[in-house]
Amino acid sequence: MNIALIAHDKKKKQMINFTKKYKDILSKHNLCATGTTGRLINEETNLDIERFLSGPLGGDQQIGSKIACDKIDLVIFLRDPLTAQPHEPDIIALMRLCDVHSVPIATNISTAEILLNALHREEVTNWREIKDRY
Ligand SMILES: O=C(CO)COP(=O)(O)O
Repeated sequence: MNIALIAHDKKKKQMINFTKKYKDILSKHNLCATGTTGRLINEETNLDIERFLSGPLGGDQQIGSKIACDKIDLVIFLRDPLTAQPHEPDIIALMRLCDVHSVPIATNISTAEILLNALHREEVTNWREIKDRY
């Protein structure tokens, strides 16, 4: 599975703790991330992770383009809803593309936990088939 990991600055500690906790599961998948998030995860967990540009410089759009090309299976995007982001349109565009393509996306830590546990139980693998039933 191709998994995208993104965290706003105030959620980066949460993302690092999350990736440490689920390192064994995550290490079985192809990971990508926006620039700073990816660097921090790699430094803290040693997980192999493809890094795009930092979010404000276009990283969300790069991941969005992979979503549009059907190359991402799951997105964990720990958003900070209390801080204005200069690239808010890019963030909304990424989430919109997840909805357009029915890509599972967690935007807070509780949903991220649920999705990772579902991934571990191999319940996420067939979401493309599931969406075609509706
Ligand atoms: O801004 C971001 C997502 O919108 C995240 O970017 P960084 O991982 O480069 O901090």
